[in-house]
Amino acid sequence: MLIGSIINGKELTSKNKMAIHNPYTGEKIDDIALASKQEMDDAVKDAYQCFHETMKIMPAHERADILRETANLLEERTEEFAETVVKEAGKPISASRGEVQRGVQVLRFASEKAKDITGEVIPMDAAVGGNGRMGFAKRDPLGVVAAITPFNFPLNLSLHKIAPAIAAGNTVIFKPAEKTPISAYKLTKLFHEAGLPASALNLVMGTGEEVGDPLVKHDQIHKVSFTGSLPVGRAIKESAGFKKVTLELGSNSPNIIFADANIEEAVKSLVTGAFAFSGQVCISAQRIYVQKEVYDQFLEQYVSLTESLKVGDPADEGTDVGPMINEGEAERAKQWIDDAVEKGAKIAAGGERKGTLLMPTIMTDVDENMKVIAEEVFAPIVSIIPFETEEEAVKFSNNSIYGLQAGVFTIDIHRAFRVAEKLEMGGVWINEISTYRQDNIPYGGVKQSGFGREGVKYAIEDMTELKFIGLKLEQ
Ligand SMILES: NC(=O)c1ccc[n+]([C@@H]2O[C@H](COP(=O)([O-])OP(=O)(O)OC[C@H]3O[C@@H](n4cnc5c(N)ncnc54)[C@H](O)[C@@H]3O)[C@@H](O)[C@H]2O)c1
Ligand SMILES: O=C[C@H](O)CS(=O)(=O)O
Repeated sequence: MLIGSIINGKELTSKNKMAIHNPYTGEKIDDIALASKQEMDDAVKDAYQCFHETMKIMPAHERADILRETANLLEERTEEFAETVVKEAGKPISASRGEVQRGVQVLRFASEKAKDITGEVIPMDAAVGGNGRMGFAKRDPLGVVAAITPFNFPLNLSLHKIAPAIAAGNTVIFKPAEKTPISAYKLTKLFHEAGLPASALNLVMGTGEEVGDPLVKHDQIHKVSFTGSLPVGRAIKESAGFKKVTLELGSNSPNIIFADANIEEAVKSLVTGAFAFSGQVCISAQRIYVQKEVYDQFLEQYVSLTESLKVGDPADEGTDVGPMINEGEAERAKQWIDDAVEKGAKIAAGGERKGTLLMPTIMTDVDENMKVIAEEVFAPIVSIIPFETEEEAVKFSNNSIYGLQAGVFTIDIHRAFRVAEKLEMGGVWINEISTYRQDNIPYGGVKQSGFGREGVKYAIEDMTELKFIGLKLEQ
């Protein structure tokens, strides 16, 4: 099948095509028709007009109804969407269903929040000379939001941009990852079926270079909301000019296990936290720091549980770890393992690659100069590293260009909060893995993990502008 961009509700099928392959079987699933620069430009102009003529004046209760209806439709079609994510991204079916359920929840949060976008009354008489005046600040939509999304959570991370943008009364140009365009295509149609004016959500298919970059530079775009890698985020920041920008970028998330923690529970959750979706999760547990007294015990249990994971076909109900997104990425990750081994690291489990499947890999004897520690691995590779003191654990964890989420495991509540305070992160979990995200928390990074926050309420704040209106009471 050939699927294309959707502009003003009409599907475009150009001659410039790209094939989409199933990462596990290698079979071609569909072709996508890539948008031209002209079509991208048409999409923005159309969304700009729709903002001024329709969305800006649409009552909040109507926007809430559309979002609720989209949630209901998505919930009804859970299986269809989950199977699409399995096919295009290679995500195991149980995790794909989980992603759809989270997407439904994001839409419901956005529907509720659409009716509760408030401002504030300003105490005008607090300023000298302010007597006899009233003033308030209200939240206005921005205009056209460019939503540029990655392949790894093709549904939920797209919804984290589209749903708050619509809740706030913006229009959206949706530029999904070219590796996972099918769920994006279905999602766009779902919004339209739920009653969203067609031009309030235009889908443009294409590569980052040909469509993403000119979209970011377009002068009728008011905000760029980007989730993806650090190099692309950096380029977007430079190209965006005066536009508002949110960047949700990568990480090499640390998790700290103190000797008093429940080791069995920590092992169980961190095996999932490192290998879910083959580690292709921005908050995947990449560095696990374990206090010396319990290091051997932790490592032994961790290796044993990892070796029991079922690796293989993501369409099978029992599969824990499926393929990586493509062979190039699997090979890149394998080279990082080999590079670390050459520099003295040891492999405690895994290490082999077969096509797009990289075995869940545990590394020890690593150091901070190896890529598997210093950079974002974005693959099923985790390193387990001993530490002695609290100060050391914090220092090792903060020794990174990234700062997205971390996990701290201990039963000492004072230490837990002390460490949480000292970690340079957008978010810290206590007795929970770095990989856990709830869709209503403020979510985003510090340092080179990005800036701006998502989590529906917070994304709405970033997708609106405060407007002040004041009144002088006496003429
Ligand atoms: N912080 C978060 O919330 C979060 C969530 C998921 C993924 N990520 C990160 O995403 C990365 C993996 O996803 P990916 O491989 O799809 O990322 P990517 O950066 O390669 O691509 C992301 C999107 O950007 C587009 N793009 C590429 N070049 C562009 C350009 N010059 N201008 C505009 N758009 C451009 C791509 O087409 C795609 O739609 C990892 O680094 C991961 O950590 C971060
Ligand atoms: O890949 C990073 C994502 O932000 C993870 S999640 O979908 O938000 O859980």
